[in-house]
Amino acid sequence: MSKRTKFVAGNWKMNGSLAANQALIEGFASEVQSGVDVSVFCPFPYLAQVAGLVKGTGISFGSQDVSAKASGAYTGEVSVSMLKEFGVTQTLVGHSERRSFHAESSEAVALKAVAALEGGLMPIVCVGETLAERESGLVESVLAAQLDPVVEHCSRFVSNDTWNLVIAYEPVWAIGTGVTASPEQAQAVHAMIRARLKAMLGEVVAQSTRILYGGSVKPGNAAEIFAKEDIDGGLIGGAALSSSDFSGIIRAARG
Ligand SMILES: O=C(CO)COP(=O)(O)O
Repeated sequence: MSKRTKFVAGNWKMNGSLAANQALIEGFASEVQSGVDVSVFCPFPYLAQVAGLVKGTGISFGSQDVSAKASGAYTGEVSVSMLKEFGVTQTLVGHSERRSFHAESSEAVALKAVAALEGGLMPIVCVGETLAERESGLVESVLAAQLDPVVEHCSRFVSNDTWNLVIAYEPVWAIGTGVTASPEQAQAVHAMIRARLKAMLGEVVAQSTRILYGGSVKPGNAAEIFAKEDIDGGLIGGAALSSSDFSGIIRAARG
């Protein structure tokens, strides 16, 4: 079974400026070497700039959201084909901030993942429970409800026992709070997700799918989180805005 390549993805959220983006990417680009995949997810207006900044660095880049629709009267939305014109190869879908502030359902998220896959973009599908759900013992059922529509709609894109799709487990209570899931807590959920993928898609697909952890990952805790068997890297928020922090996290993933 081929080993999954570690993946460090920076989600800039609604942060950045032309000047800050340039300094940020120039500040960590030298850390990007073989053995780890590195991507940044910038706000839409900066895609063209970031495309230029990452050229020749080995860094991939993408958007933080995408429309499930191809074109038409959908004010404010951005289609897969528009993203591809700017060289985008990946997109986040279903981040908890989209689910909570924009009422995105798991079905809607799954259809965004379908649109991405249909157009040849790799979706990173974000899932995760709230603190109240965790405290009520609902982690498994919440994750199943988020994951199952994705698998149901996207399984047709499995080819040769693999698919161009990444899952990010981001417990809502750990996002931007400074409280991170312990490596053991995160590993337990990642194993649960992989078991569900196995039940629905088979062992080989489950083993080839990368599952990232997100939520208050910092240079100081990244190595022990990434060392866990089913944790294939991280989706980084706050620490992705500092080139030194992001560099430290990339180094932790390189091992
Ligand atoms: O939401 C996240 C990445 O998508 C995680 O954010 P923080 O790393 O700031 O907790």
